[in-house]
Amino acid sequence: KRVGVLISGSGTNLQKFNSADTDTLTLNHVVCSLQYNQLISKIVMLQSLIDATVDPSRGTGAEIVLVISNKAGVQGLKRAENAGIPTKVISHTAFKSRLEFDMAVHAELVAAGVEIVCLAGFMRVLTGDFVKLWRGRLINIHPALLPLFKGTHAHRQALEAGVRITGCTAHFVEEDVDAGAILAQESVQIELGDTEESLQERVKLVEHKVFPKALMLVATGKVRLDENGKLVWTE
Ligand SMILES: Nc1nc2ccc(CNc3ccc(C(=O)NCCCC(=O)O)cc3)cc2c(=O)[nH]1
Ligand SMILES: N[C@@H]1O[C@H](COP(=O)(O)O)[C@@H](O)[C@H]1O
Repeated sequence: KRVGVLISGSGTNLQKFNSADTDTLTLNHVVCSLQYNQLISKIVMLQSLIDATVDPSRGTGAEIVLVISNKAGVQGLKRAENAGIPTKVISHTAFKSRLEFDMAVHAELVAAGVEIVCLAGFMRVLTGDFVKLWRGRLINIHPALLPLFKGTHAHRQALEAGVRITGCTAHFVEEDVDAGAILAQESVQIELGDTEESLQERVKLVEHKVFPKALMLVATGKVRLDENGKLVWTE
């Protein structure tokens, strides 16, 4: 399946989808500084990502063919370029309405033959018209255990609520923000003294497992969305 990824920022989720060899290089570079057990877990995680997305024999067939950012000069665009993935910047400030911006994004996705759209740190709320065009083929990763802590600043909400466990959620995108059917979740322990930054870093490691897993479920047709917005498992 041809996949398009919408980003607004660093794009670590994008990176882990495609896990280009830059990751392997990073791993080699990092080897000298990591404790042995951390090294093993990094290799395991990296290996599972490479297997999940790059290895064609796994029949996953999800290939990222286009990355669109609504902001220029963000790290995510460099990651895509390093991985040889075509990129586009479509600035929302260049359009008179939210709908016109969304339709410009839609046109580029269609032109690239995209079949599944992933939101990876994309920070613009999409119109119902766009969602209608991509419903069932549009997924997002949220840095909390939905339905808890919807919207922006999920980590801040979790820390302020004093919960001891948080996590991340991959879900189908519906017009109602962060309310679509849940594809995959994984929990993350909140440690004493955690800040938004330390928590975000720990949750992102898990996002990089959960999002490729959710993408594979949709790309292989194991899961689909029914007309009532409910998940249907086809196995
Ligand atoms: N319709 C629909 N669209 C989305 C767009 C992005 C994300 C990613 N997570 C996001 C969740 C919330 C926001 C948000 O409230 N941002 C502040 C307003 C920014 C703006 O002016 O647009 C952005 C992204 C999820 C959704 C979704 O669940 N449904
Ligand atoms: N949607 C949320 O926005 C952040 C983007 O991170 P990155 O993928 O740009 O590094 C991630 O925490 C993701 O859950």
